[in-house]
Amino acid sequence: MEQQQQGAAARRMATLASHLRPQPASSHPQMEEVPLLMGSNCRAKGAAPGFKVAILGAAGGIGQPLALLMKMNPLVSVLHLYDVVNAPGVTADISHMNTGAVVRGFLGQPQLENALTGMDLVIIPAGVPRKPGMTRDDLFNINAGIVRTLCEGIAKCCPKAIVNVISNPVNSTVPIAAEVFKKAGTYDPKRLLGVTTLDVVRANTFVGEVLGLDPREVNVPVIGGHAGVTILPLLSQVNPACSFTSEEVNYLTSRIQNGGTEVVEAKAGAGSATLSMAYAAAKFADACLRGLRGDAGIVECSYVASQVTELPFFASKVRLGRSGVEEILPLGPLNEFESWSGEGKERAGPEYPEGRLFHQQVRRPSSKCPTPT
Ligand SMILES: NC(=O)c1ccc[n+]([C@@H]2O[C@H](COP(=O)([O-])OP(=O)(O)OC[C@H]3O[C@@H](n4cnc5c(N)ncnc54)[C@H](O)[C@@H]3O)[C@@H](O)[C@H]2O)c1
Ligand SMILES: O=C(O)C[C@H](O)C(=O)O
Repeated sequence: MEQQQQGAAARRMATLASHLRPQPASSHPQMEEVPLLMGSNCRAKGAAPGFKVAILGAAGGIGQPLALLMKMNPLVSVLHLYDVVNAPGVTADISHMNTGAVVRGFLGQPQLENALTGMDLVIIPAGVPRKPGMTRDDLFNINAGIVRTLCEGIAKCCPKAIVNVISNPVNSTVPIAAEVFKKAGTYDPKRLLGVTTLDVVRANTFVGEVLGLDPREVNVPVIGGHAGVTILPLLSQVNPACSFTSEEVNYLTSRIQNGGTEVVEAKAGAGSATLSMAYAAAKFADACLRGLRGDAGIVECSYVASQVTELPFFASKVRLGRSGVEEILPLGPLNEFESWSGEGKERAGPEYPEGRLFHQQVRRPSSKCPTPT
């Protein structure tokens, strides 16, 4: 009897210790000696039933605060934190939070498949951020390869997962992800979503400031893409209904389109938006999870495969549900300032073997904004 109790106690200790160690154990020899310490055995008592979420790039500037926010989300029962560096430290840290989600860490490419297996939602902030003077397209060469590798893992290990792509340039990384999934035979356009929520978050904040309203009460649809002039806030459709002078429209449009650059310049070489982005990504992920749960009326803006314009991918309001994007909502009436010109079509391209339209830009001739960034 005493022996049995000791055995049970030893197992409990091993389970607790496993929270701190990613699997498999190549860099943690003690885990190889004691198979019980595998992360897959680890489950905190009291963990609620819920969704399994993976963050790829979890040790980064966005990844860490996003991991914190997802650990606080009551809809999440399992949180997998994957990165090519520092995953064990972030996992140990986050795992001490007394919220319901069980946290497991995964370090490096050999652990990618374990990180992804069984996931309902995969969020991808992996990739390099901008420095002052760079455009988002300058990140393409590095980030395209990162997103491609991660999506190959998703296609293999959790092909039904909803995928939220944050890595820039979103206008290109989303089409790349689509091509990877097509090649693997797993592509479902309803499940692949580019995260443009930060544009909406910024628009709500700046419009709230101009109108003297609580930004939480403001809702500005932002359509198009996620780079410079492809970011188009629909100021004619702000909720609550309001009107702006043309000076206000110019100021707000430009501020929203250049919000990313404003942060990149303020950080002076130390990266781009991370904290506001983590907030936005957590908000969007929560909406996806509520959709998966079957909640009604979940509407967010997102960059998705779309037929609302002639462009193959486009950000607009989408209704989220059990299968991801259940409906792409019409753009609604656009005023002259907001209408798309034919110039956008001319600027779409060039085409590449993967990723289709890497440099999609939709430009309004009247725009006073600088070159897309
Ligand atoms: N969609 C948006 O609105 C939005 C907003 C802000 C930033 N971003 C983009 O998000 C990306 C990340 O920004 P950040 O500030 O967190 O950068 P960061 O450099 O702080 O973090 C990136 C993380 O990705 C990890 N990483 C690199 N290669 C990886 C791989 N192959 N697999 C897994 N992880 C890998 C790095 O180790 C690092 O921890 C950038 O591309 C940035 O431009 C997008
Ligand atoms: O601007 C960037 O490079 C990061 C991100 O896309 C943003 O909008 O903040």
